[in-house]
Amino acid sequence: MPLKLVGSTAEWSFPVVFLTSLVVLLLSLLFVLRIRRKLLMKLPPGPPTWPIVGSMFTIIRTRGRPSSRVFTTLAKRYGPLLFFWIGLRPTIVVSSAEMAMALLRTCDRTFASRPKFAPGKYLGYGYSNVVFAPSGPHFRLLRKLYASELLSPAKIERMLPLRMEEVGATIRCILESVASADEQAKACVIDVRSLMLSANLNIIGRMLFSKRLFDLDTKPDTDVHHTADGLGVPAVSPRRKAAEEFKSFVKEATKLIGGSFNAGDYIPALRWLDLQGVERTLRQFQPKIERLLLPLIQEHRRRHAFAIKEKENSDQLDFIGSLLVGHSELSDNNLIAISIDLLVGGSDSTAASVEWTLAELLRHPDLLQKVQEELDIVVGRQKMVTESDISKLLFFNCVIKESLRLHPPVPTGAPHFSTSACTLGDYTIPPHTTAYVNIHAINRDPTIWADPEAFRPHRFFDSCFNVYGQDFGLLPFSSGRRGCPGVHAALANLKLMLASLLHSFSWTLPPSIPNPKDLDMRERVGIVSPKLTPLQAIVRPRLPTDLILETLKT
Ligand code: HEM
Repeated sequence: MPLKLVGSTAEWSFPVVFLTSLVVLLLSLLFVLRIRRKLLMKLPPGPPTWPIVGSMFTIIRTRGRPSSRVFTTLAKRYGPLLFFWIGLRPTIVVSSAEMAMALLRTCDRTFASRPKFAPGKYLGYGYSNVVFAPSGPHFRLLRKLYASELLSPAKIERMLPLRMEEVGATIRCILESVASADEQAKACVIDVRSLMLSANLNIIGRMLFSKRLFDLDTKPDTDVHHTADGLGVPAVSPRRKAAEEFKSFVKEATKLIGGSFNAGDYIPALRWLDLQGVERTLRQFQPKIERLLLPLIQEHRRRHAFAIKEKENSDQLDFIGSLLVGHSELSDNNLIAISIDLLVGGSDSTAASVEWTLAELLRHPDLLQKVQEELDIVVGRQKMVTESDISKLLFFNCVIKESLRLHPPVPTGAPHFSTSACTLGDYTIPPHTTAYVNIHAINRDPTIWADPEAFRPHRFFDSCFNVYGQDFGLLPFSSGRRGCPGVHAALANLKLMLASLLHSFSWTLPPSIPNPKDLDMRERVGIVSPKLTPLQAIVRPRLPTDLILETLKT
């Protein structure tokens, strides 16, 4: 029998009224339960929360702003340990060295897992690479492999010839661009981000598969975009289609991992609706990955069939080779997932760091001059930088630390996930909580760093802070069980590349930016944060070209 609502023109059937009341009742119950839990558990403070959606709207309203900046604003209001719900996921953000230490040292084991977000299902091939893997035996096996074999300091040291060759290829690429540019200018404009991404992908490609992924073709492309530099010289741009595919793969993957909001990750009941189309994009992305990586892996399987039998010395092998020899149980999908870990985790972040450091030096010509003077004293102008020079470059090393402090390329780290309840400070954190470390805020904490927003490398002259995760006031690579396993590779690649570029070339900003202080220093939204506007710079050879070319030959 239809039910007529008083004062309403609509006719509501009994089942609709019943179901609506049931949903309202359930939502209210859930809300009451949350409040009860809050009262019982003494949760940390945070923004207002609503049934079902939690604080999702507070976060969504700030889309377009980097999450590290949003979290910093919230931390100023609620304190260094922030608690809120995103949908049905309890979430915390730590924004002080003390809280980061509590999370990454005291509660390290509890928070050593990762939440199961959609990117891990597709890009991690069922959460099977390190970056997405939940804690457990598979994760521990892979981390052990990274720490003791693939990314150990000794292995990275043995890869010096590879680094030298790739730095040499980058320098040659710039020189060729200069040579093919305007005869009078003796300079060319380079798109620093694009070139560094190619160079780092080549380094990681060689570490993984002994294969350069890019041909750094320096001849001017017809499709090269001319910049507002006034010199009319082309930007350096690799041309090959395969290379471009790899680059867009890394960019897309980075965007999918950290830049796309997916409601289904926070309210599982909505997952099937795929409201933002994230799952669909991820699903479409998988064949692209396989087209790029599977042939490389299968070629390795064929090549190493003999080595597997003979247990070839893994020191001589690239990463995929050593995995095939030592761990033949790993499937093609496992190997694709590991390749993604390194290609995506290691290339964009290191490229972003080179870009930020050069941008800061271009904004501070006095500091740029000081770095180059130091290079001239320590290395001289008769030879090129070698890795043994790096530890003697005291000011240069301060510049690197200051750049990683002020512009951490992964500003909120990757999300951690707790497997049980734990205590942080005076508060109880429920199990299955997602946690972010606001590295950006910690590295700029005014109680630790004087004049924290300024780029002042000198502060590290008399400071014992290092970037390896022992000092919780400086965490560019995070710390603990989930701390970046690529820290040694990253620093080795970053330092040799930057020192060589600064030694070999003079650097200036394009005439379109007459005042260096006007250089746009905003960061891009995403898990990796390079400059919002890619850095373009004019380079001129600083060392005699003959000397560089002669050295690169040997
Ligand atoms: C300047 C360059 C780099 C920076 C600033 C950086 C920073 C980070 C940070 C902050 C994390 C998250 C740690 C956490 O969740 O607590 C991370 C994770 C990771 N990084 Fe790096 N990274 C860099 C380069 C590299 C390189 C070169 C590689 C590999 C060749 C690499 C591989 C990884 C992997 C596999 C993870 C996931 C670790 C896990 O989940 O256990 N990174 N990195």
